Amino acid sequence: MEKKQFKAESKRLLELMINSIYTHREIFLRELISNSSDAIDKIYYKALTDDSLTFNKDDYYIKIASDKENRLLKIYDTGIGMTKEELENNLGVIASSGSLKFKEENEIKDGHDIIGQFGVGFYSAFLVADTVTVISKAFGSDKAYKWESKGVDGYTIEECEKNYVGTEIILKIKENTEDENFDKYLEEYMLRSIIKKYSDFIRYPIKMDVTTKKLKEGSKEEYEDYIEEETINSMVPIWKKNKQELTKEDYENFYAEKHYGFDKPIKHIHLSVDGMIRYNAILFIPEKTPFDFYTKEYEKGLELYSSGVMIMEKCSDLLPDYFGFVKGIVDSEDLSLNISREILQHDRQLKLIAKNIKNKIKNELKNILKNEREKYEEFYKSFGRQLKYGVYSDFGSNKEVLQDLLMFYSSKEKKMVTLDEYVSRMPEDQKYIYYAAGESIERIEKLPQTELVLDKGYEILYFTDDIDEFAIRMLMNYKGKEFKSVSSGDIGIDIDENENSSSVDEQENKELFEYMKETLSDKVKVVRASKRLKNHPVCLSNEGDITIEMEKILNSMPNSQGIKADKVLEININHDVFKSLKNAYENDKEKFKLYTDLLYNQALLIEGLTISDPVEFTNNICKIMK
Ligand SMILES: Nc1ncnc2c1ncn2[C@@H]1O[C@H](COP(=O)(O)OP(=O)(O)OP(=O)(O)O)[C@@H](O)[C@H]1O
Repeated sequence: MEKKQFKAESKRLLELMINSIYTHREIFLRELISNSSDAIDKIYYKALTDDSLTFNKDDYYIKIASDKENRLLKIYDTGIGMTKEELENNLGVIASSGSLKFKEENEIKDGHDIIGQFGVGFYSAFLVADTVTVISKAFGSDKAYKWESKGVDGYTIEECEKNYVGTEIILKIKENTEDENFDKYLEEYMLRSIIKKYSDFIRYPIKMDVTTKKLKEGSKEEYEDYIEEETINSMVPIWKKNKQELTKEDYENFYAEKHYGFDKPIKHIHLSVDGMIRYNAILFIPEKTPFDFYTKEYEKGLELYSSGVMIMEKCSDLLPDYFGFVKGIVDSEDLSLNISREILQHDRQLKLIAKNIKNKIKNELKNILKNEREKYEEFYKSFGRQLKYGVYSDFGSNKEVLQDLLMFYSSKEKKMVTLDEYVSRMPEDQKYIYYAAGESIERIEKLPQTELVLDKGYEILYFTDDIDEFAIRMLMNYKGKEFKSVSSGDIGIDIDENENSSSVDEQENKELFEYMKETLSDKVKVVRASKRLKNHPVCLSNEGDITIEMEKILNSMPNSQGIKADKVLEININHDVFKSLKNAYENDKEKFKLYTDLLYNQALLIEGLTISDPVEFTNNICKIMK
């Protein structure tokens, strides 16, 4: 028998193919199954135009059979088959796609979209096989042919016997090597899992003989192996089904089957878009944070299918980081894929889908916030932080999308509120949106700095996440109202009745404060009489952009550069403690220094900052207790 050579370019391409196009060997099965599915589709199209042919769906299937003893893996189909010429043209010339030609010649309707287009997928068989044999009988022909190849060497074609129309691909699976276990491609569990992973939604049944254990006839405890033909794939993907026919449980089951999470999703979004780009998608908003969600290890992304075939397990381009918690799948026939089907060649379509999806998620979250407040608060507990990261990152470019989805705890309502709710009930004379940052709600509630703002009857938002202040800085304002920390030097509240007296006090105590500042040296920028304190003797505030809370966060990060807030030590001159301080200033400078140190350290403790010498601090307390 004459051995034919692959064309020169084809030879090089074949080597390239086998070694570099595909990153996972297991995709060979996806490629061969897709070819079989295409071959059946072609019969389906023939039947549309040929009255003598009726397409009875039950007659069309793909079958996978493994023969471990002889290391053979067979893939049969009852598709259109290939003539001798087609075997030569399609399998003898790499990068020649009979399927693409067929698509061009026939009008493709009904979403029966043929998968093949590059004319290379078939050769992925050599990723796992030494020899590939194809036995095929074409529709309308009475002769069958056998094509065989051991890879780059070339191939042979000869006539052979075959009873039914269709194609049989026989792979002689490679022997194991040190690095690679090829035996697994003959194992039932492996084949099943590859089929499920990539080809679950191929429209035709993919059958396999599976071994199950069954009670022996007449016995109550003895089992025997029993072989049964099973259809492995689910065929119709849930996202192609009619929404009206699906129940909440159907979506929840799909979520569980796909291992999207152990929780139940709080919402699903089922999309069938038929516009500039066609796609189907099912998206889930989970309820609970995956254990690794806020770590580097977490990979965001949606599963991407093209015409029912899985292309990518996690397509990260489909989701912005701030919606990285969303799970689900997207299936589109309109994607331009590259040869390996692994990377998308032109991402224009993908970008369009991503944009669309982003808007859908945003709107759905807004709906939940509006109509199912409790549910939204649950969601926000898990993923609110991610939304705030979204506001902060990319130089705030996504703040418009996200600002209405934010919530903070309110001093007034004692629950989470939105910025819109806050602004809508601001009294007319209130200029700013006030916030207080701290470790927890309980701690913030005790902060002396909140006293004046609360006394004015203004609402304060509590920032307990480390990202909060940073996100708000990016946001700058909401509906024209600026944000203001209750600890900032200028709090923006006019205290008319005390205005004059406090500046008199300031003047009167000028030297005392200067001496305090001297004692504390560069630990504080200035010491002054407080306008905001009512019941507490002392507190810290800041001047400039960096607040004390921000200083804490920045310094807890690796490679922190020791950034410091410009701290102001504020003293309540109406407090009894101040009288003692003044007394000490006039009569006992040593005592005055001791009091200054104690007051400063108290202010640090109130802020949740560490004091540099706790032993000295306790010794100082002991001194005054004596
Ligand atoms: N099981 C089959 N039945 C009938 N024709 C087949 C079969 N397998 C392959 N072919 C023919 O061989 C051609 C080449 O197959 P190959 O898998 O290399 O490329 P493709 O499917 O066209 O494109 P892609 O590289 O995108 O998968 C196909 O276009 C098809 O015409």
